[in-house]
Amino acid sequence: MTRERLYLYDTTLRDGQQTQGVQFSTAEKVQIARALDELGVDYIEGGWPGANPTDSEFFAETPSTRATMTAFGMTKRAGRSAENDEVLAAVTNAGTPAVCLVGKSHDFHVETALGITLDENLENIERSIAHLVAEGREALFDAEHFFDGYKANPGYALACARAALDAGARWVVLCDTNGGTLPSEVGRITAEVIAAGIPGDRLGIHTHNDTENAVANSLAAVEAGARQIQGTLNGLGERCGNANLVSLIGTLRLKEPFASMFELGVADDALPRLTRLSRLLDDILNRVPNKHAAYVGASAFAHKAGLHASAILKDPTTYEHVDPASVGNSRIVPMSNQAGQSNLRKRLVEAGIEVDRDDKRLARILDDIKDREDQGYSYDTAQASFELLARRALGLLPDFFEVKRYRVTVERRKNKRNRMVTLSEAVVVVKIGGEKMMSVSESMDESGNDQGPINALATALAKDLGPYQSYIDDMRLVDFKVRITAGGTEAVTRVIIDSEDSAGRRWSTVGVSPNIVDASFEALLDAITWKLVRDGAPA
Ligand SMILES: CC(=O)SCCNC(=O)CCNC(=O)[C@H](O)C(C)(C)COP(=O)(O)OP(=O)(O)OC[C@H]1O[C@@H](n2cnc3c(N)ncnc32)[C@H](O)[C@@H]1OP(=O)(O)O
Ligand SMILES: CC(=O)C(=O)O
Repeated sequence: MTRERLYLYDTTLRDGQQTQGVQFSTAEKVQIARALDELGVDYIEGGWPGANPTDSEFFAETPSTRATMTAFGMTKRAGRSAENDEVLAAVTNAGTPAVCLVGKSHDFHVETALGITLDENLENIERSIAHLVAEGREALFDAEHFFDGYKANPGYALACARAALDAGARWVVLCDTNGGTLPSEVGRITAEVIAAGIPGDRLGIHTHNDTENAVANSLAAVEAGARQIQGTLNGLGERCGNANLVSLIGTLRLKEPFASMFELGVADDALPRLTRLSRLLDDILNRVPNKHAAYVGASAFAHKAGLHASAILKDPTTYEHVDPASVGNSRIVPMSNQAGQSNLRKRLVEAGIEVDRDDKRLARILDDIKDREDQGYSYDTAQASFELLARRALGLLPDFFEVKRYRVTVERRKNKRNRMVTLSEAVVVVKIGGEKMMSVSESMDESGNDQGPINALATALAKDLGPYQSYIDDMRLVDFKVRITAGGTEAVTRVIIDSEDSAGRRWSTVGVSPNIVDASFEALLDAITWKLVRDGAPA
């Protein structure tokens, strides 16, 4: 069976930039465009030239891409020609091979938002698209509010789509601009548009996630016959976001009927880049990746429950809808109070520890984990602390050093310029091989600002560990999360610390105490100990 071509149109750099709190720099836009191009999307909408300096700068130095670089703008305004509309001119002057213009297709918006007649709007659409075609550009028309418009006045919404098509638009894109349309309606309306004479291979779909249905709506339109999907990486976009192209690509490549029906620009060997691409965007945005994101989240293939882990060990397809490696993700079998011995043995093997199936210590470790989780610990994220707990129980944890005492002080005082400042200071005393060593540290960044007591404690602990210092010099604390949680009957503080080293390893440790300093110290100590174990430091 020959597969039909389905086109992917990425609008991360335009609609994605309409996300509250997102503002890409030009360099970041270039980086994202290159990554999208490597993935194999067909169109990259780079932004709106002339709307802001970043977008104008991006189009002044557009990276050369295999994907069709597209500039976005709006149809000309009434009362002037397309040639004389300066907003449209700024868009066409970007010189991109394709241009996508948004225009109204809902009579209410024409009369209320634009304040012009329905005929004037049709003329604006027709003249603007004809102008692009005359300039030799591939023209796309984003029919704004199409679904709401179609429900209110189907004849007018269709007339707008036809005006664009007749003027030479390659694509008419049906937009669910307010994101309130449900999949059954999107499917029905798309089918009716096709039945009214607009061919499916000229129709695109652009959805928003206001009812958490943007991906489902895109798939419904494709099932009804549309052949272009617009979306963004990780579902960025105005308000609740756009259709998530990352999830859509996973589904279109791996799920039936889509996988057999359609050919995409995303090749087989590009699919495993999906997870990395999703994380790249989070890195650029300085966001913590969504662990629960479909296909690419760190928990997308995490098997926490004992029954699941037991079956996964026999055959991963028992609890996985696709192979995690197919999208560049990996399987995790976390330890927690939901775990059984199967999870435990799997985790131990991953840590390089072989234990017989009938080793009595396995049950003790499991009980210990369940007890400690009851006290407030959480081992499904803090895998490094879990490994240390297991090693201790199995007699596989060397005594590297002993902490004799530590102290943290926080002082608020006037500095030499008579300004009130805060100063955190920590003292840590450890005993290594019979020798006591004391480290003192203040917590200040390069500008002299206090970084807080936990930072002071971490710096003091890692300042002088004698023979172990060279093992921990490349360690960095990269994330610190504090949660008040229930420990037995009392509220306690749980601290989770993420650490990283120059080898690119990242590991999480946990500490629990009614006192945040003690909880933090416990997690810090585990972080250092895990590094010493993994790097084979001598006891
Ligand atoms: C559904 C979407 O997401 S479409 C994309 C929306 N994206 C953006 O708006 C981000 C970029 N936009 C901008 O930077 C600015 O809005 C600009 C530079 C484009 C225009 O700025 P301004 O000239 O100051 O206009 P402003 O933003 O206040 O209002 C938009 C104007 O365009 C008109 N307009 C809106 N849509 C259209 C359209 N499809 N065709 C023609 N005119 C339109 C409006 O009626 C309004 O004109 P008015 O002030 O005479 O009533
Ligand atoms: C064009 C667009 O972004 C919308 O209608 O949502």
